Amino acid sequence: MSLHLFTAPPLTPFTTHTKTHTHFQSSKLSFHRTIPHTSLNSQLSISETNGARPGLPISHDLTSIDVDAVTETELKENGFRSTRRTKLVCTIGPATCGFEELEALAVGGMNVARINMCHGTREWHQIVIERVRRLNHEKGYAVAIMMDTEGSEIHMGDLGGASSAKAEDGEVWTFSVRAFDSTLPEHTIIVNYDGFAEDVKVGDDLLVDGGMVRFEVIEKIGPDVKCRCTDPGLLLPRANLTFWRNGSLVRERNAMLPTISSKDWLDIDFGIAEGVDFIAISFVKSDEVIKHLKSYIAARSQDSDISVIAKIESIDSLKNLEEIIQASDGAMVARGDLGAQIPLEQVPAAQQRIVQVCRQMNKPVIVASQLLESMIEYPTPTRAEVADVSEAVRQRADALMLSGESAMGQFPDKALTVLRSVSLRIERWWREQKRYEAMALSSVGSSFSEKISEEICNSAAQMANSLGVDAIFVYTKTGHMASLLSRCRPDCPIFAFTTTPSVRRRLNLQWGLIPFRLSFSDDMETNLNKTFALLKARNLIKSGDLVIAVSDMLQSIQVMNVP
Ligand SMILES: Nc1ncnc2c1ncn2[C@@H]1O[C@H](COP(=O)(O)OP(=O)(O)O)[C@@H](O)[C@H]1O
Ligand SMILES: C=C(OP(=O)(O)O)C(=O)O
Ligand SMILES: [K+]
Ligand SMILES: [Mg+2]
Repeated sequence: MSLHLFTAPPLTPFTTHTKTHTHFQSSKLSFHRTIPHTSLNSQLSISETNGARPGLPISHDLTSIDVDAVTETELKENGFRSTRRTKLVCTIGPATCGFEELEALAVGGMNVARINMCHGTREWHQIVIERVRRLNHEKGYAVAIMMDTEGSEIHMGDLGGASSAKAEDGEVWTFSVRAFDSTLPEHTIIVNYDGFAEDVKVGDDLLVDGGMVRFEVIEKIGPDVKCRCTDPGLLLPRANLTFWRNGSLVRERNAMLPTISSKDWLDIDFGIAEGVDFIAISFVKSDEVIKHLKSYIAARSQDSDISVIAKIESIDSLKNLEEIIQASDGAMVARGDLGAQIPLEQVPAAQQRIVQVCRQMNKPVIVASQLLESMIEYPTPTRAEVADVSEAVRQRADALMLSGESAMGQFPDKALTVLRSVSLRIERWWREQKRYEAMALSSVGSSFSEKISEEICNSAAQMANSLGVDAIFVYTKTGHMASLLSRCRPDCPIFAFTTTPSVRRRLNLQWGLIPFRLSFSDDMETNLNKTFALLKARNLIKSGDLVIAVSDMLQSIQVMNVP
């Protein structure tokens, strides 16, 4: 393994280890330089629409490079330095499931579209997936798809078709596990958990959505539980239910329910068949379920290139946090349910801990729920919401997520714009102030070769900061080297070149990575020449830009000015 370290005037890096390729390469280079911009664009659409199954490596035109249309515009307009580092996830629901609405989100910076299997039918979700795919193919985006399982939580039924119901102070409502054939009787809520009536006790507090509405249990009659409303509010279909006794969450038999229900397994089969990029697992309790799911996926999808995201939203998941994150490909701080399971004032500390553990273990982390909750109804966020988003950006989480704001809110695009502009502003402010405390990163690699990759990335990131380079280039087949660089959170953006569209989509969840799809070889010199030519042809870089390049084939660091 060699470590190449050289600063050099334009083009000299290529002369240090050139032999047979020089001639071939320079002829290719001049070929590229004559390609007009428009023909590169048409190559982009050819390479993305060759009909191959999504998620599988497809043979691309060797002379093309694929980059997100929005990223390309941003890079051209604002230069590398001001690209957004924090990634954005949008939950897709009735407000955003149309092709045009999805496109508006992609234009607004959506990196990942999340579908929540708790709502809607598989057919509905399939149409959304298809539309996102079409958007990627036709318009050159690389929006990834995350499928989120329902999990075995206790929740209310569908409110008999109503979009919401108001519970007033003092009203008595019936929570029932009965199946109602026809219309629901007034003030009746169906509960999806059969053990509900047995597990609750008179005097328990029943919390809807972690306390948005509160009831007290006053009487049990067979399968029916009569409750009096003590905190009035709006009941939404399929809202989550928790019950509390003497100030603590009651975890009776429902704690024994499997993390992945039989319905979830069917949804997972659906996700695998559809080739989604991420599967997020709700209410993870231990690492076992994650390991089980990962081997299930590996056995069923040839590439096993679906990443498993552990949602941290229960007391158990906090207890077993390190093991769970170690076993997963990423995590979500699912503050909605977490805030219903632990006292609200403990949520910020839990968030900070989860974000830090993920960074240490090199797993992407998403901060989710209620980031801009008021924007479901209003076109501007509250000051407190902006402060909350800023804090997640300052913690350098990989991604921020919209839930109801994009799924069923009135201002999905405005909410996304707020996430985007707050991210950009806070990132820049902290870079300018040099306020980021250096985080001592412990080693994550197990083999010697992995440790070398890690050291290379740590050094490259440090060099990038002290030399003030414009960008780090990384050539990576699996994406691992790119994630190691992202973990260092360098001051400059990271251009991640990868050969497979599915790896490119998955890198879209990681902090600071700008993923490109590019066919490359084991010869760095050829790769660099090709990349410079292609990027220059699209005005994405210019002569003189200072770049550090690393690769997971050669395990090298090179510093150079773009020729
Ligand atoms: N596929 C869908 N179909 C209908 N409504 C949806 C869908 N996805 C999300 N929603 C709506 O958006 C709200 C917020 O989404 P999310 O946070 O993912 O779910 P939840 O509130 O169940 O945790 C949901 O409560 C629901 O009203
Ligand atoms: C993201 C969350 O999960 P869901 O929206 O599926 O309840 C959450 O609880 O914060
Ligand atoms: K869910
Ligand atoms: Mg949840």
